[in-house]
Amino acid sequence: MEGVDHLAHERNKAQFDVAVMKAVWAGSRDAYELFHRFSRLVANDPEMFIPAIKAQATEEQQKQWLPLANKMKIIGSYTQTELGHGSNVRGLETTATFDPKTDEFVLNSPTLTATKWWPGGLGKIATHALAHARLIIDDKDYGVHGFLVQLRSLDDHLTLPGITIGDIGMKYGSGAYNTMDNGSLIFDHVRIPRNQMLMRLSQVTREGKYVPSNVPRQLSYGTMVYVRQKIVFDASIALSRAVCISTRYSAVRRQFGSHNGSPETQVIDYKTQQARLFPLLASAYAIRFVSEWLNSFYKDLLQRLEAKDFSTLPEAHACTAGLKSITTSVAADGIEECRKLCGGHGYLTSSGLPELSAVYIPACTYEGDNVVMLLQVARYLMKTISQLKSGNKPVGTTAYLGRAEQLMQYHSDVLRAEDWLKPNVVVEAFEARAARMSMACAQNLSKFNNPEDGFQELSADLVEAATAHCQLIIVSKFIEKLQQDIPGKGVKEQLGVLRSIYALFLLHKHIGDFLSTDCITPKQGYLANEQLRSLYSQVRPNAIALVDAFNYTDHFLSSVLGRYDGNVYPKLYEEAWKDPLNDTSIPDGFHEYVQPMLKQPLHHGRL
Ligand SMILES: CCCCC/C=C\C/C=C\C/C=C\C=C\C(=O)SCCNC(=O)CCNC(=O)[C@H](O)C(C)(C)COP(=O)(O)OP(=O)(O)OC[C@H]1O[C@@H](n2cnc3c(N)ncnc32)[C@H](O)[C@@H]1OP(=O)(O)O
Ligand SMILES: Cc1cc2nc3c(=O)[nH]c(=O)nc-3n(C[C@H](O)[C@H](O)[C@H](O)COP(=O)(O)OP(=O)(O)OC[C@H]3O[C@@H](n4cnc5c(N)ncnc54)[C@H](O)[C@@H]3O)c2cc1C
Repeated sequence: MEGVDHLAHERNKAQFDVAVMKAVWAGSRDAYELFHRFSRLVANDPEMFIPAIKAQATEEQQKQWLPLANKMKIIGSYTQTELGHGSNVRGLETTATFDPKTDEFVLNSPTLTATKWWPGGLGKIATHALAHARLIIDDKDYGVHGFLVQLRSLDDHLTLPGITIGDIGMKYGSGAYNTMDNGSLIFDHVRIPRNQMLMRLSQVTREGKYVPSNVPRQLSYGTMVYVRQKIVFDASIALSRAVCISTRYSAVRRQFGSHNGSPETQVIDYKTQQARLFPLLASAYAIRFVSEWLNSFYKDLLQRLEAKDFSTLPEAHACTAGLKSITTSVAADGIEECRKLCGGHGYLTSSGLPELSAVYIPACTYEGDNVVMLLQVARYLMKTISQLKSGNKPVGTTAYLGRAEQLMQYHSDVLRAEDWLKPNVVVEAFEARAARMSMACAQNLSKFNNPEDGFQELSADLVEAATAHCQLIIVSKFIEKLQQDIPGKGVKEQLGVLRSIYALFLLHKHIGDFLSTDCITPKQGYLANEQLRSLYSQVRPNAIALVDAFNYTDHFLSSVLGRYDGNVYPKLYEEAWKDPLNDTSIPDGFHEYVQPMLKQPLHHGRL
């Protein structure tokens, strides 16, 4: 019935101040809507083209180009990936050859695989590209640099001479990512003035002399680092949207369990449903908190870079790459699990989940393939361990590796299930697991004469060690978040339950790591699972309130299953009836194709 809150009985169970918990999620909806609304209109303008100009252009170049981009006088595309190379940026083939006679760069796509491929907005709408190309001077290759190239006339939007542009075609499913014109671009000896090479980091003089960067060359990757930390925030929103839908629907849906005419059981009360749903609820909160930490760490990096302090750049790269990888994988898999948690109706477009999944899952690929990103983390961990011998004391997110010797002797002293509720007990177990996995990789690497060969051979183990390291970061930041003052009746307690669910769910899921590294005993692993089940019972009465705290409107969720009022069945039916297929009783083509078959005479009882 309209106007009735079918979930009121659930909301009345809340044991904490929902209004305060909403503060945790403040800003989610508008940031997400802004990005996804805006970026569908104009490439990745707010996310990549403008940040890249800020990161790689001189002050003078910024003065020239940023006002145009900010006022939408030009529409830019971050044009890096090619048909043949995406992950391997140093393998890009597009060339930018300096012509001293005319003081220009000539951009060219020497091979088919040099075709720019995927850049958002490139296909139809972008007027300019921030094109990444190999800088060539006097036949010498100086590697990949950024160049601003006009692609289309600002008068009639037609492509300029030497520029061949197209859209790369439909993408995964009918998802909303098809509103993004990811494009292809071939340069055929396109000339641009020398001052359109972004020269903040390195320069080319009028005489054609290359002036290398006096800062780490990786700063040219800065836009990717910037977006990766934003993607972690994005992951918390995408996952929380799916969890909100599936939690509300799980409280509405009843199936089996009726006795003597009693209502059937709410599926949210099945332990299997809780064991699948509540870790995702906890993960949404965990990713939210680690994204807050990562954003503050990134802002600190920017301040340091301003002061030419590059000390935290390697850690910032490892954290943004690793957390981007872990959180997008959790969110993408979690959205799919939320679809399954809603049974058949989760597969309806009106559930909002197929669309959310189709739009979200490329996050595991763009801005750095998730495995390639974890290998970057592994590289950083192995380097950190290799420097221990020289007395280098790791700090920050690798500080625990400075206690590797001690952690190698660690054994959990958990005796009772409730011991797993102690933050220090959890952190020690996660630190020991991560340290032992990394140390084991380092030990095995040392057996190889060629470290690169070893790295390749052990890359699957290295990815697992990197995963353990990143999960330790997320668990630690959740714990640190709760060490802050958090107002509101019951809020901190509820977040404590979610923190324990997040950590113990990971421990249970990766129990093989904890046992094979001898950090815990099978009995202690059993006790962790016992405690997990008890935690699910504690979170159950607060589940609806915890997803209400996301503060998503029905419009934002665009899901019949996730409606605030839980009035699902009438709305499911109403929504289905909007489908054009239901405009007529007899389907198109019936008379031409089906009816003749039905009218065919039977021959000896057979058609
Ligand atoms: C609500 C808000 C919404 C937020 C937004 C959400 C989503 C929307 C955003 C985007 C989606 C739409 C568009 C997508 C755009 C794109 O995908 S743009 C293209 C992205 N492409 C990539 O990410 C490519 C990935 N590849 C790389 O980054 C590099 O090729 C790679 C790092 C893998 C290798 O680089 P390479 O130069 O070969 O380095 P090495 O592996 O040899 O390492 C050398 C040393 O450099 C260090 N290093 C590498 N990268 C960085 C870095 N970025 N910063 C700092 N340092 C770096 C590396 O650790 C090595 O150091 P040591 O020598 O070991 O000390
Ligand atoms: C929706 C979407 C939007 C995008 N938007 C843009 C954009 O605006 N601008 C832009 O420039 N690009 C964009 N991209 C491209 C994107 O950045 C690349 O696709 C991404 O970086 C992955 O690179 P790749 O395609 O070369 O994957 P590959 O690296 O070819 O991955 C293929 C497989 O190889 C594996 N692999 C690769 N290297 C290694 C290794 N060293 N060790 C182990 N395994 C490895 C990967 O793990 C993966 O399993 C977009 C992509 C998508 C899907």
